[in-house]
Amino acid sequence: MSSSAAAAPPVDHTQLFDRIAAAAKNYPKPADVKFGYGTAGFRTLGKRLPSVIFSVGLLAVLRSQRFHGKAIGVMVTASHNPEADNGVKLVDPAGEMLEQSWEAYATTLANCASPAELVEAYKQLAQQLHINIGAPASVVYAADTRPSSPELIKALEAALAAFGDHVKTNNIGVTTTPILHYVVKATNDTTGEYGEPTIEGYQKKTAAAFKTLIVSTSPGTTDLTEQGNRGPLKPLPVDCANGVGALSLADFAKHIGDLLPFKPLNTQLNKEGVLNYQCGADYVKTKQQLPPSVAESGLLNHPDNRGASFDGDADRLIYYYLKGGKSFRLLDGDKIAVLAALFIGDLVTRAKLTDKIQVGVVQTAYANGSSTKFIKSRNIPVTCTATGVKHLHHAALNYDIGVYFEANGHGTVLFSDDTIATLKKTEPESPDQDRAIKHLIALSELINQAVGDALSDMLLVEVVLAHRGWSAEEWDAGYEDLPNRLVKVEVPDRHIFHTTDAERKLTSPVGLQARIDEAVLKVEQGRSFVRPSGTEDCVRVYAEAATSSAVDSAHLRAELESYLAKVTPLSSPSFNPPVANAKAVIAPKRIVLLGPSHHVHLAGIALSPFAAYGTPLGDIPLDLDAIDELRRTRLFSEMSPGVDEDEHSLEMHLPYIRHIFQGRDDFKLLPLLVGHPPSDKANRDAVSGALAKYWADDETFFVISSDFCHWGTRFSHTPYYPAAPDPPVPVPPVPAGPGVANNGQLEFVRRYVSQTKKDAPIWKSIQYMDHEGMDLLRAPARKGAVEEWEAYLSRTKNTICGRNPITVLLNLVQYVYAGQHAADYVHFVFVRYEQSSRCTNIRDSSVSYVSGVLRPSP
Ligand SMILES: CC(=O)N[C@H]1[C@@H](OP(=O)(O)O)O[C@H](CO)[C@@H](O)[C@@H]1O
Repeated sequence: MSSSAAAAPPVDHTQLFDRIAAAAKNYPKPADVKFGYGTAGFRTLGKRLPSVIFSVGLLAVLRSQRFHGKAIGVMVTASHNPEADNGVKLVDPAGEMLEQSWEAYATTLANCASPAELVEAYKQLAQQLHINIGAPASVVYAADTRPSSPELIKALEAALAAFGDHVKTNNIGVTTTPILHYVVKATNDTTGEYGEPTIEGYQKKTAAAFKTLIVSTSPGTTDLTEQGNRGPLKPLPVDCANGVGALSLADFAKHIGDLLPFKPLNTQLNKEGVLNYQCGADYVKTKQQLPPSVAESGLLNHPDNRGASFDGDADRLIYYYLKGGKSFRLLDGDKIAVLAALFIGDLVTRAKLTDKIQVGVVQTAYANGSSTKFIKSRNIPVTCTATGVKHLHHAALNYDIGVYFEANGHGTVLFSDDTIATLKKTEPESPDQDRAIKHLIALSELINQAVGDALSDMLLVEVVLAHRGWSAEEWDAGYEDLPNRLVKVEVPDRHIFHTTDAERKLTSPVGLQARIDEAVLKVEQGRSFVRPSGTEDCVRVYAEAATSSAVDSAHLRAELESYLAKVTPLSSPSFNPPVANAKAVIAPKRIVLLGPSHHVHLAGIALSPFAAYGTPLGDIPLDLDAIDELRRTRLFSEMSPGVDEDEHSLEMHLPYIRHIFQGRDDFKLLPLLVGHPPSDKANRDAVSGALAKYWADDETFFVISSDFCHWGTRFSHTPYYPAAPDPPVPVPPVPAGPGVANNGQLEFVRRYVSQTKKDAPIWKSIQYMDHEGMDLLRAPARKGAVEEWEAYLSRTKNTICGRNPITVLLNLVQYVYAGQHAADYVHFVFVRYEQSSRCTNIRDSSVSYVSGVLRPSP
């Protein structure tokens, strides 16, 4: 669809504003959502996005006017995200990502709460940027295959339609992100040399370049003058992530015949829920395994075979193979960058142009240290930039030929205009030099010059393998990745994490970097960094080291530091590491750790058979004297080594304990595995009496291990309060509410049956039930506390794993304080309450988590 901008009448601004406001009414902004244009544009649930897309339409017009009517691209996609998500990105005239300073404008427009506010913000922006809103503009747009895309395209078109004829539009339909970038660049290319500005133009250009680089050896052809340059190539299985890449691959295949036979996998575009599901580049990279569908196809079983995965919009590419036909080997963005840079470097040498053309590689901090070392050892310069393709892209422009790839497989190779001119005007003095120059020119045409492109990157890889005569294993042989770990840590506010040095060092929270450095120094070839994500509400913790156990240790420390950072008032300018606080307040010599028995039926409490527990951060010695002392009372049983090893309720705490008391070798652990507490008072008192000695000791600290409610049919536990109010004493982050605890008035349904609109959502019912239990623990020394707790457990059957250790603690507190004046001062302070997800229907499940501190003095 396109319309001409010719002879556009002068625009009446008032009418334009009215039209925008009228159209915007159909796309109200969802309340309580704050949108942000991040590294990958806007990205969230597709159903939340219509208003955002509408505002992006307005911005695209302004951006085009800013460039005197050059075409601006709008791509509707959420790339590798799940199918329910969607997103939108703007593409600048040269086919690049939107310039960073405009991201804030996109965010401002997207967050306008009403049509009037939107028009006002739009007006102000145009004024501030001195843009004539009546000037002609041009917008090219496309979407991937997500079910929410057609609705979003309608919202975009509604915004563009408000401008009438002076905005030229070009909907290129359902296609990949890199093809949209290509079309934008080609549309704005006044020389006409870049290629036709259509999907077909892209395919033709790419296929022609590929054919130049791979000479067919079809019958009768004997021209094998190129070293290793042989076609047809071995069939290539391509996992299309059930996304739009399947379309462009099928299209491309038609242009190259049998030169490279593809075996497309995961090509279902009309089936619900399959996009990026258990397939695609992101799946392979993060899981480090074949997609199940690729494994089942058996196509990789031969050691010489290789496979490739695209992501949902085909801008990322990952390769892999099975070493010896068995063990999975990943060939990620780092491996692709190395392959491409070395090959192009060799071509530049053969073209005798090393004094004129510098090849360089651009990576992010996530590039494996081995790849960086390997590239540098080949005298190729390497630049490290912040995460996000736009940063890599701009840094790559500083080289004559800039190879950039993120480890996740997003990247390309940029040839500068001067380089192309140099190649075209160099007079070759030998056939080899001639071929090298021709191949470099063909590569510049094969590789998408606008953005990372799974299809053209895949062809680049195939060209290099063919020219080198390499199998995937030979490609892989260059260097071995250092073992590494990458995890997300959710924090209340990721914006307080600030970095420097291409995101490799934290400047705040103050003190955190020093602790990470300290951890890294202890391991060989260690490297670790923490940075806030630009696309998700989390910080990412990365570590690598010479061995897996060393990387576990470095990673765990960095991860624990980041976790701990979130429980401290980080916003305060003088951030005190919580660990330091913990040491200052408590310096116990003994930790008594009580955890529930998950795997064996146990009467009473069992003792450990071990002398120490190992953690990746160091060993924790057990308090053998105390264990012996308790053993002699004959009130305790024994854990077998297998039971002790299997029990995660104790194990989960060990790295934290070791970390908090790092550098301290003068403390010991007394682990106690708790089964059913004795039911008769005499026995309970006897156990409490045995433990009371440690309770009384100022240098002993008790830790009780437990989670809270496990709700869902998979736990056979679906209690429900249809009328659940807010908890009377809510624990953060539950917001304080007006609710009144009055259990008597609540209708308690043993099992969840159904929910009407008026009923409380399930998660709220769980929240209330958990808080009821927590309320009973707040004053554990009061008369009747144990009985009320047990009655609560028996009434609600709340699936609190650590209910028995909590009962042991209550018994102990009763034993020590009952009837004493000090009992008034013993109280639990709950610091945090969370649910793993918010259940709203019977198919959902969640686990609740509660943390609290028992203070035994005023
Ligand atoms: C570790 C990682 O993979 N980070 C990804 C991710 O960015 P974050 O800022 O880390 O959320 O999404 C970006 C956009 O897709 C991509 O460019 C980047 O590589």
